[in-house]
Amino acid sequence: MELPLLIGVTGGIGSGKSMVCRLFECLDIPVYYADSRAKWLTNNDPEIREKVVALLGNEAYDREGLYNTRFVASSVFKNEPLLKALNAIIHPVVLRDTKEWAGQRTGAPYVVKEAAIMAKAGQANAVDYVVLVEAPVELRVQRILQRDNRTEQEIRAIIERQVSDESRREIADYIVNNDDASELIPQVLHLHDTFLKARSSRH
Ligand SMILES: CC(C)(COP(=O)(O)OP(=O)(O)OC[C@H]1O[C@@H](n2cnc3c(N)ncnc32)[C@H](O)[C@@H]1O)[C@@H](O)C(=O)NCCC(=O)NCCS
Ligand SMILES: Nc1ncnc2c1ncn2[C@@H]1O[C@H](COP(=O)(O)OP(=O)(O)OP(=O)(O)O)[C@@H](O)[C@H]1O
Repeated sequence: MELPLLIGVTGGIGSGKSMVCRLFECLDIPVYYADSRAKWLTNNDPEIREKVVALLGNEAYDREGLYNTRFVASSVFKNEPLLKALNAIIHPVVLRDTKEWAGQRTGAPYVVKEAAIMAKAGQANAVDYVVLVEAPVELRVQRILQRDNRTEQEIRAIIERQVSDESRREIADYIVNNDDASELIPQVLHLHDTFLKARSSRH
């Protein structure tokens, strides 16, 4: 069975990945939100749960047994080795899950995966093209201060743990500029056209 063309949308915290993905959804393109799916899997996959508790202790889940993201964020976003170890538990499961999800959407012209961490296009299990959403760091910090219940210090700690925009550019096939001066909709419509054409040239 041939999987649909898979487009990765990535970018740093507050760059506007989800905003761009919502626009793809408006065009009837299915979107896999890796961050939220990873949390769902961390709540529901017993193997992940066992490994996360072994790594971070019982506090990783609250009294109701739910993934305690507040505790985990405060542990891993200031500790690179812990973050890497957490990634190593969750990411293989998310990759498998993405493939399964894409396999169930063969009727779509292409599908999109939104993720903070993205492997280069063309690698085993990875996406066909990478779209990078960019915005100036200060604007991202302001957006997240408004959106989330996080301090500026917490936001900057996340930015420090994430890869830089320069490294993201090395894997990007397309860049969406989401600063205050650029319009998102025309950029997404242009990408939509490009991916529809890429899909028809595959057949
Ligand atoms: C650390 C956790 C508990 C924080 O949850 P919380 O709800 O507080 O924050 P949220 O998920 O919105 O993440 C905050 C920001 O960090 C980014 N982010 C999330 N995980 C990672 C990571 N492993 N590395 C770098 N950035 C990350 C998000 O994209 C977002 O920009 C949670 O993100 C998590 O379990 N991450 C590990 C799983 C993962 O890697 N998910 C990313 C895609 S598979
Ligand atoms: N062009 C824009 N104009 C105004 N607000 C925007 C714009 N782009 C994004 N935002 C707002 O900024 C915040 C961050 O955007 P969004 O959630 O899409 O970022 P993200 O990259 O998905 O972040 P995260 O990595 O935390 O998931 C949201 O509240 C969103 O509504």
